[in-house]
Amino acid sequence: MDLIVHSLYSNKEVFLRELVSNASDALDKLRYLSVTDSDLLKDGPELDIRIQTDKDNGTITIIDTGIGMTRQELVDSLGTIASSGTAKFLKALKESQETSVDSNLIGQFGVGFYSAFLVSDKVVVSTKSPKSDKQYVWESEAESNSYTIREETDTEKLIPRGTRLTLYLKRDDKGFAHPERIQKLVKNYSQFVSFPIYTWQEKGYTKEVEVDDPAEAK
Ligand SMILES: CCNC(=O)[C@H]1O[C@@H](n2cnc3c(N)nc(I)nc32)[C@H](O)[C@@H]1O
Repeated sequence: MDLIVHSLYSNKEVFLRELVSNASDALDKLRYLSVTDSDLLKDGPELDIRIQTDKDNGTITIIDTGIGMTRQELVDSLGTIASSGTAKFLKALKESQETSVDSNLIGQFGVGFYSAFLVSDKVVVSTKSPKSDKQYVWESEAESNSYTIREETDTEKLIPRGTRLTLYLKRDDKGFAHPERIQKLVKNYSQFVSFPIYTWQEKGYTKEVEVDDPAEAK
């Protein structure tokens, strides 16, 4: 994975394009399957991608209302780093005889997910498939080559269907947690995605109304 991640080091900002592309694929899958099984849309008809930035916590969250993954699919798709796409990508990397490859290459092998680790110390994927009644959380830290999977128990994080991916940005990449930066990246790289993409900045609570000491309110 390090080889993959560092081969893209030159153009870190591609991470957003890759993650939005995965979200778009998940929405495509749902849209296609729902043609013959409209039940798949029962938990929510909207097919969209939402990107939330939180500059206070240095995180970016990408939420899609796509098909989502069951626990097994989570293990198969994210758990097995040595996926076939990875092997093919590494082979192409070696054949390219260059240290940094054209950043479009990674997307062709379905390993764009790893580009999240270009800018993140930790990646958390919380996902709910219509095929399972539970939501599962896959979590991995950049330094460790391991991951954990558990049930989502935080009720605030429950989604009706799809995948919620949270990037805990590296110290030097906190700049990506600014909405204007994300909006520019979406315009540059993801303008042809066939689903609506919404961005919003997680607001800390701002005190809109200053209330004097309630005792005085009488
Ligand atoms: C090599 C890393 N594996 C992946 O990126 C796979 O994980 C799965 N994946 C990644 N982001 C996803 C996403 N947002 N929704 C769904 I459904 N599956 C996703 C897809 O099967 C990808 O091929």
